[in-house]
Amino acid sequence: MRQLPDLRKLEERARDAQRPHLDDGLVVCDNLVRVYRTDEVEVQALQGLDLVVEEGECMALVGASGSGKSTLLSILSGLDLPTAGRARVAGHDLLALKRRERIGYRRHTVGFVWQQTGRNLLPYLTALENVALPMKYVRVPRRERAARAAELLDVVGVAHCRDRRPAELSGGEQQRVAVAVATANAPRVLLADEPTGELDTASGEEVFAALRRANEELGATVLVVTHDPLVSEQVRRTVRIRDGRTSTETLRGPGGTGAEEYTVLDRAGRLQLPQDYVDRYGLRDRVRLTAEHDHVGVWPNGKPPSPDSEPSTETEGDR
Ligand SMILES: Nc1ncnc2c1ncn2[C@@H]1O[C@H](COP(=O)(O)OP(=O)(O)OP(=O)(O)O)[C@@H](O)[C@H]1O
Repeated sequence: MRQLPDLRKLEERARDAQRPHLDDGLVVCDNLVRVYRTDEVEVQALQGLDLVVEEGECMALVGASGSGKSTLLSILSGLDLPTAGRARVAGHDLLALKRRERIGYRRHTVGFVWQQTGRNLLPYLTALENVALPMKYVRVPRRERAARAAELLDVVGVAHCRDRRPAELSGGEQQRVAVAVATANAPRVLLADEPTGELDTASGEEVFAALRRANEELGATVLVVTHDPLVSEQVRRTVRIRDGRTSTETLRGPGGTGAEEYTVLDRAGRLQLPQDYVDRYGLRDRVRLTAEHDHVGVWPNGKPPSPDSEPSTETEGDR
């Protein structure tokens, strides 16, 4: 006899069908929420974050300390689970992965580079052995492993380091080896959390160049969390996270030219006004919106809109 889906499954299906389809991106975060609860406190690290990253992008995520960047990366890397919302990477629903699928996802689909050089490499293995190790987990034949590892070290510019252990490498060399390790199993997405954070400018540039090559030559879509302007000013798109949500996006032309800043508008019509506008115009609690013929005006509470603007509804601010 055919088994019918239970009511809960049907409800889920109905809810899914009502959502607009956002799955055009390789990485899609939709209203992502992550709440950390400890005995006394509750921290809302992500508060309804939306983000779409197209396949082939090399983009930066920036934001003040505590804004939620590492939380987002932990979720995308499959290490952590969101409290609510949706996160899809290369067709994998990160909220629905079973234990085995999660292991497979972490081995094949994503690669990561952490800020602390010591977290990326095993100290008792040479650079070549470190790069070959992830391939062993997915059963690539030994000879192929060594050949591919050597090739990857060459791509990231540290072929000369192949037989050295991490302690015999500079911080920048270690991070470039880490990029090779992260790309060993040809992941669709490469995540890097402050990869140049502990390096001087010249080494930082070399590590960023390695990430760029992973993007351009190995076809990985790259997301870098960074405080380093060297990185954020050279990628085409930089997304700023504020209070657990994407707030602004800066788009640049080739070689980092002609930066234009946009404010992110989510599907519900919410946006975060830049803090300096809020301060400069004394915007608090609620604002008045006016529909002009080609733009929307935002007025502080109590200030009369100009006579030629059409009045609009008063809106709750600070949502
Ligand atoms: N395991 C945890 N338990 C409780 N709170 C946490 C945990 N991890 C992060 N947080 C809190 O969540 C918020 C976001 O932290 P997150 O590390 O994602 O920020 P961030 O933008 O990466 O900061 P930074 O730039 O300093 O690394 C912070 O308030 C942080 O204290």
